[in-house]
Amino acid sequence: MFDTAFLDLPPLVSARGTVRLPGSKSISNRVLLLAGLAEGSTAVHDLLDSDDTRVMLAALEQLGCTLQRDGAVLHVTGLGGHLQARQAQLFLGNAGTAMRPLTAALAVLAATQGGAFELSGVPRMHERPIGDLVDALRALGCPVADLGQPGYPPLRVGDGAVHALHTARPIPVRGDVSSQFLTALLLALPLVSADGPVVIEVVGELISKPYIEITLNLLARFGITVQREGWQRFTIPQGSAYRSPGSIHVEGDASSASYFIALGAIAGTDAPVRIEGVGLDAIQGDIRFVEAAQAMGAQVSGGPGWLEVRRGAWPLKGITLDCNHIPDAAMTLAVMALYADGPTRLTNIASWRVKETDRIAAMATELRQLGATVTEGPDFIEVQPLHAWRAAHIHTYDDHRMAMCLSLAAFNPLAGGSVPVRIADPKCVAKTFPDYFEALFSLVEPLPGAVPVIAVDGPTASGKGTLAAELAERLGYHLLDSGALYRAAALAARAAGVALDDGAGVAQVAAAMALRFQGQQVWLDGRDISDELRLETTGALASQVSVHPAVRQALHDVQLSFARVPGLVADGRDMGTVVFPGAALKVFLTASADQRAERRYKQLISKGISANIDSLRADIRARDERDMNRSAAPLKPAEDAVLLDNSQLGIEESVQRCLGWWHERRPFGRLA
Ligand SMILES: Nc1ncnc2c1ncn2[C@@H]1O[C@H](COP(=O)(O)OP(=O)(O)OP(=O)(O)O)[C@@H](O)[C@H]1O
Ligand SMILES: Nc1ccn([C@H]2C[C@H](O)[C@@H](COP(=O)(O)O)O2)c(=O)n1
Repeated sequence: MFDTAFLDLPPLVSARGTVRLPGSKSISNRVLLLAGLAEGSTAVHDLLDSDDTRVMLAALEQLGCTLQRDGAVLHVTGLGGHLQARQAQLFLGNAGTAMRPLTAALAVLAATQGGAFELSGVPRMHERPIGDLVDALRALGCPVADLGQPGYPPLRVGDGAVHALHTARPIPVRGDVSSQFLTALLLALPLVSADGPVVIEVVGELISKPYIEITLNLLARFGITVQREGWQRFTIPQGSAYRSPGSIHVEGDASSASYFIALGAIAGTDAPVRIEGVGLDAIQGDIRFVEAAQAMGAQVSGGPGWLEVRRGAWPLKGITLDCNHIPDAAMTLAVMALYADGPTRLTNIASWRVKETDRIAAMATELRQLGATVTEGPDFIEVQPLHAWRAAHIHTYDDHRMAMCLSLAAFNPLAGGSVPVRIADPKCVAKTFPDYFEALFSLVEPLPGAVPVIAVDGPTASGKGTLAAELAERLGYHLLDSGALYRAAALAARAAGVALDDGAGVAQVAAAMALRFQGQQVWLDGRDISDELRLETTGALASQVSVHPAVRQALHDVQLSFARVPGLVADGRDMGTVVFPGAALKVFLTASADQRAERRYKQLISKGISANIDSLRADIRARDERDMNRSAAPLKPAEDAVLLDNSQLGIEESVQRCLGWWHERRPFGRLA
């Protein structure tokens, strides 16, 4: 997951390959609650690991369910309908799929068995309506207290006493704000069906019906067959009881599939994008996004558990679509609309306004940032195709779908643009798809030359490695420690018995090295050389082999291969002058030889390695001398490098200076 303040996507031009989707959020949290209420143990396979499922799991544990992990399988031992904890304070983040069903289930359990539970979330959760569900629970006879603004979480359900519930008469619930209220009642009311059938009557037009289909489907898997009369009346048979199916598999997330279906439709030009984990047999309503994408021109094939998508019509075709049946996935259509031949109008999407954010307003605002013309109304959005793209800093409103949808704007070179896209707070995708950006990057190709590179060059012990690693961390970029390649080449040559002054021999060894990097660890031909690599003596050997043009040539392409989406920070001696002459920012980092010797001394001592400051100073001077005066790619600032003498600067100050220069060079305008 990219835990950075923002993530810059370079302009992208094509996509191909396979993505395996994480489990569906809707299914995961329903399955968890059902398994938590059922008697016995349920083995849950392919459960989504995300913010929303984590809050549900934490709540189940607080309520007394036993959770045991066995590799990718989670075993949930349920309550069998009997409260173990009589009181708890449950924090449910921004997970509507946890807040609504747990409110209903705990309200009926607390009322019938005696208990009191408080349910709260993040501030946005406290702005998301739950009043219609609360009204239905109160009509049933459950005590529910507003702990904040009436009609919104936080809530307290139950008052510790036992209450008789009015299950003999139909329980009304509104269906036109969120289908989760009906889902919540359907999941909870089997708990109170012992004395007779329980009837739920939907008031108003039910929205998002496919989500109710998922609920009914999963209830059936847990032994409860709800009788349905149209979409207005649902009857839970008398004596319904949750029976664990023993084992259950969570389908891949069909809403998450929408980003990769769109990816194939936009950028799957010479090969398809293959999606695994969800297929045409999916029980999730958002699988019908496939039809919408086809209407816009996508070529889709599929089977059980898989889809393949490639570009069909181009530009895409503008459409007008009632999106009530695919409320979440429909957001993706709004970004596909930028690549269409005419306007796209998405209607019947009023529910967008009460999701993680007001998604109609947020989508309109951010598409306009890109330069698009957008019209919005209470329950629709209309987007015009975009030709004059602007580099935009996309705000994501703590809404995972905003981040994932808007990432598709990075394909603007396919529609006349060539601008990067900045996604603010990329970690918001953790709600449903923590590795979304990693998955996206594994499939895409950038516009040639568009991967941004920051080059950090300078003499030994100036702090290049420290600075480069910090910059890479904060920008979410890859990191190239080019010195490590020269160090490894020197070690490989020595191990092979090749003299360090034999340029051709060392080059041959360097070209054949099998190097593997993982965090701080480095393996050379299967041998862990991490510690040996960092020795001062190894640095001196590296300095010797690096004078040979043939060695530098042998390592050239390896270094270039580090420049991958989303970007690279490279440190060394010739990053800005030779390897990445087109780097967007070149920093030449220096500090006085005395300072550097002192830093190196402290560095070695802190690692428990004995050192002598005078000999370190002499070594540093010798290394500077050799690195600066060799004929091949000598150490010197590139003409367009920014000089940074950090003799009197701390690490953070150096990082901030470089980030400041970086922001000046990026086309996004303001910093926040
Ligand atoms: N601005 C700074 N102020 C104080 N100490 C620093 C600063 N920058 C780096 N250091 C410290 O100096 C030491 C050397 O830094 P680092 O290893 O990053 O240098 P380097 O230039 O990459 O060296 P080499 O080229 O030998 O790999 C580290 O212990 C690091 O924490
Ligand atoms: N781009 C580079 C990187 C390193 N070298 C040589 C010269 C250095 O003295 C030696 C070790 O580098 P370090 O790990 O200390 O950064 O490798 C080079 O010539 N070009």
